[in-house]
Amino acid sequence: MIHTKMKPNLSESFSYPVGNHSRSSDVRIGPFMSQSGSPRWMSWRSLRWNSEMEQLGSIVQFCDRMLQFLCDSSTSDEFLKQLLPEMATEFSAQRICLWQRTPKWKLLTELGRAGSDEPDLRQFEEILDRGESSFNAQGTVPSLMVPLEMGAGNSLVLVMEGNRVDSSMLESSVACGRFLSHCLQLINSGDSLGDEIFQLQKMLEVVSRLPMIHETQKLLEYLAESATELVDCDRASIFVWSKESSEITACPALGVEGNTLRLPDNVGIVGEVIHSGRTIRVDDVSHDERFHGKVDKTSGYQTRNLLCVPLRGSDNEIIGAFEVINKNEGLFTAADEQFLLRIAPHAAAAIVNTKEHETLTRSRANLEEQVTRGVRLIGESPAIEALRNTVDRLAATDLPVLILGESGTGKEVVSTSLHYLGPRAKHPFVAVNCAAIAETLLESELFGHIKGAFTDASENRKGKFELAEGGTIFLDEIGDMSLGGQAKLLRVLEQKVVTPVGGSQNIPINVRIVAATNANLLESVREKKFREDLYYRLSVVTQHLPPLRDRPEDILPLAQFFLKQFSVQARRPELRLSSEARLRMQSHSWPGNIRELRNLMERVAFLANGDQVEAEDLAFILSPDESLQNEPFLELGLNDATSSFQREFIRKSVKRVNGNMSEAARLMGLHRSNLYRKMRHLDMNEVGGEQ
Ligand SMILES: Nc1ncnc2c1ncn2[C@@H]1O[C@H](COP(=O)(O)OP(=O)(O)OP(=O)(O)O)[C@@H](O)[C@H]1O
Repeated sequence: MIHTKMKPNLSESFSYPVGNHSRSSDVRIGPFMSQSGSPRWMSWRSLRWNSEMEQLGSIVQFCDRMLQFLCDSSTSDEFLKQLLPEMATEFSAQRICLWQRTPKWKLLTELGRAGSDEPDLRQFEEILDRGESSFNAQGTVPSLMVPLEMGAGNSLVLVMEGNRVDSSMLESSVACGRFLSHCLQLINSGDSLGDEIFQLQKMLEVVSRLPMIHETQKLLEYLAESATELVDCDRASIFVWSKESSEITACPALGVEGNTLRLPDNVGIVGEVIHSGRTIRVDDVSHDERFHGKVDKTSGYQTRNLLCVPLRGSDNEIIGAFEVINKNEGLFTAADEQFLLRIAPHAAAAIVNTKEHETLTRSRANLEEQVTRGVRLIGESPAIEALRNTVDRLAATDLPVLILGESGTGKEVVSTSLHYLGPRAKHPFVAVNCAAIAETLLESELFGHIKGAFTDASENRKGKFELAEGGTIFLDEIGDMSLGGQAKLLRVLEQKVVTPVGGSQNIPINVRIVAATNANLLESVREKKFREDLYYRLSVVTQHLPPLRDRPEDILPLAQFFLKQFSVQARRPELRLSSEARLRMQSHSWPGNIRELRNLMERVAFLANGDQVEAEDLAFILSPDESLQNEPFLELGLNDATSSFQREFIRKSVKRVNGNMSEAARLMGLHRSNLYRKMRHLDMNEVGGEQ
């Protein structure tokens, strides 16, 4: 009985001579048990073989070395590179080859010079079918052929050829073949684990890049490119499904114009994947009637095999499919399927995100365009013309601007124009009404606060200055800011940093400041209600907006502008003002300025009955008291009242355009000569105009 205490240590080498087992050797034979019966110990190293065991011993040693190579190699290539020369020596072979069936036969590796004989593939098949080794001396060179069962349909045949190869080696070749199969399986499982880890690492890399891609087209191309690399195939495509149009869009679609292909959603394997939600793997598309060959026909590409998995959105609804085509070696495997299924949710999420991002970017661009169009300063008066010029020039600068004017004169419109017509337009415009914020909250509102800074501060919050980063902050009603608030604001303007309430870190800011007030700020400075230093900081440029009553030329253009806007909202054809309505509008003093005019036009657009706005439509809106005051004609007869009104009207019109008679005539809708005729008729000799 042989007592072995330990398994053989693979790193130990034999004392037994290695090599060709036809060679006899200096085998030492000795007793294994002590005479006394006491336990004896024996190591692998001290094993001794008798001559009958010589052949077996040689095989065992060879297998032991095989194990050693296995331990030393990290890939099957490395392993075979070490093993084949040893095997050639062991079997006195001049050439060793390893053939693989995938299902076609392919030479996996070889050692030694190729002979003239073609490999007998039919015999390889038979060897695999029988699972038995074979010795063949019929060819030019005798050969041993050994089946290696690798599992998972992967079969190899080991061929050893050489003039000294003989049938007595058949047994040894069976034993070595079996051992080699196990070694290869072991190393392959290590290989595939390594492959899987490598693939997972690559997948992580791919997935981590996805959020950085914001264009759907680029994203799809990147996904396809990564997939072809990771599953080792020739092509990949992502199909995005539009349920509404029952269409699938494939991208990238090589050989197709624009790299994008549109198909009805009910065709082909992709159509089936989208509707069934199941993965489909096809090893030979020529035998699959679901395959839609039209695309191949048009592009000239030949699809052999494919794998297609569904792409699901956040609610698990199908949004498309991910397809890989033509595996580079062999067929798509279950591991490829697993991989594609693993990456699919990330791909789907990224597609949904980029689409949303694109929609948001588009609508933001639309909004920006609308806002930019909307901030147009309407008006034809010289004051507004000059203002438009100033705003255009100031918009390009970063100068602080202080806008003064009565309520409703357009101070905010000017400040938004300064922002949207300038280089900061792509950044935020943040308006703060300083009068509307309690003094205690002002600091936190403007500069933010950190969690726990005060009772209600349950979390960190950014202030308006930080929110406006890169853009413009509009400090409306600045005259109403407390002295404490003014001091803090001054510090921000001087140091260009904000410190959130409760925090100690200074946050640098890059914000343009535009302030506005309807108060007399200089008066406030004199009364020490407004800091002088802050006043000078804010008023590097001061812009005064005249009230609407001082620029009557703007009334009708503004009214028509608002009417157009609100007619669209009220879903009616653009309303026009009748001449009576125009007169009425022009005779009003507009204490609420443009805001009042705008509100009036809004109501009219929704309430007026006809296609044009009549004076009566305005009567109930314009104050009855004012209308009475503005009608001194009531004491006169109709003819006199009409003449009196016409005289007054002409006088005002001429005054409005500073005595320019041609302009006055145009405003009144008359030819210049008709205006003079009318004036003569009305006994008007002097109107202060240029004749
Ligand atoms: N020149 C203009 N062109 C077009 N719309 C204007 C113009 N001026 C003012 N408006 C419109 O009039 C309304 C009031 O303007 P805005 O809010 O800018 O006035 P404000 O001077 O800032 O008023 P407040 O001092 O009360 O805040 C807004 O709806 C604005 O769109």
